[in-house]
Amino acid sequence: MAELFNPPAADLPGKPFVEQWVRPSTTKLDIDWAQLRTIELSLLDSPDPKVVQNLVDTCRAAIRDDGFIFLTDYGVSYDQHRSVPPPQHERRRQGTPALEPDESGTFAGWKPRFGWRRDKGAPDGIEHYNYYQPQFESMDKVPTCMHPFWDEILAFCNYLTYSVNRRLLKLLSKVLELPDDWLWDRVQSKNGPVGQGYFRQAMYYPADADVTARGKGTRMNGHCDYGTTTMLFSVPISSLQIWGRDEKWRYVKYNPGALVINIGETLELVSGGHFRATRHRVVDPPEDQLKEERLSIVLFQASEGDLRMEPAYESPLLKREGCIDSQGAYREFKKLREKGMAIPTNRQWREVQIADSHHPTDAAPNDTIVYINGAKHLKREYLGVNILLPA
Ligand SMILES: O=C(O)CCC(=O)C(=O)O
Ligand SMILES: [Fe+2]
Repeated sequence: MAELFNPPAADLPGKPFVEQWVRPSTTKLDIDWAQLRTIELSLLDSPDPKVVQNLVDTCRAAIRDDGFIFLTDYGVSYDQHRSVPPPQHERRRQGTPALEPDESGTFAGWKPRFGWRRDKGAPDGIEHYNYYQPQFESMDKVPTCMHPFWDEILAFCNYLTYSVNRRLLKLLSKVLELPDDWLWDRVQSKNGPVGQGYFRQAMYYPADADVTARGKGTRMNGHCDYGTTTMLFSVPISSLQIWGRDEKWRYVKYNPGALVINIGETLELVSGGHFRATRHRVVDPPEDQLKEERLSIVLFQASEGDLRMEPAYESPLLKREGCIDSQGAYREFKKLREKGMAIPTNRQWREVQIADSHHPTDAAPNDTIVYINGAKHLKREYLGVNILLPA
């Protein structure tokens, strides 16, 4: 049995009192929700091989069809989830280094409510703090108001990476019929609590007139994440939408205490397209939640930066069924290989995209807008790879 999350106490001497997060009401409206499957992660430890096989089968279907799953019973209880030290809103400005998304190719630090670049941009109503490896190495890079809670944040990120994600990658390796630690050993980056990924505490403030005028209800354009797995804590404000195989956007429903997992582009490539890096976006919530603040806590797990990803050809699943020439990253990277061009390393791939970050509802400067069956898409190119995103 995997050990349960057992964080340092929140009431140790010297720690400021933090009120428990009060859960906003869920929407009462009747919405066309995405029908996601649930994976109860503790079942992976079952002594009964049939139970484990069932879990693998459910997981295979979920990541092939949806690219998103609800993960439950992963070792962090709902009450622990509610008391994760909060992002502290405006207080994070104190002693807080600025966001560095420009040349560095990372998003480390504090993002104000005005775009994603160092210069003040148009308002987007999204404030967040991103903790990368340098933040875990030097407290100078951590907002002073978060210092008293650092033991808890550290324990939380370590647990999510070294327990939850490791078990999840074991399950995904089983889907590929590879040895249990294949993805963990060969793909996942593992230095420190977040590897080459990052931990984000974000607040989406209710859209004001300026934000609405610009985004028209969209808060973050459709995109895929580029890492291995993204671990999002399910939140009551329903704003996350995923792009279904039927080419429709659907909201992800609140599932108290669950992690919403989505597959990043690296795993789409490694799995030869059997896993889907599903497009997703953030929009205004339903009418009855429009005035609520939306807290979003995410750990973006990353692949090892120096690797150039190839499909895991030794996977019996890939040998038997071949690679799936689906939409998304796999097809585009395959074209590069066919032209004899080197595919980018994982680091190049994520850094070129971060360096190009812009207002979350804008097209990037080099995007072309195209309509496919009447639906607006953004066409963009990075390092010779074409990307088509539903906007
Ligand atoms: O806040 C969310 O629910 C998702 C955000 C997201 O997709 C991202 O930052 O990549
Ligand atoms: Fe995302």
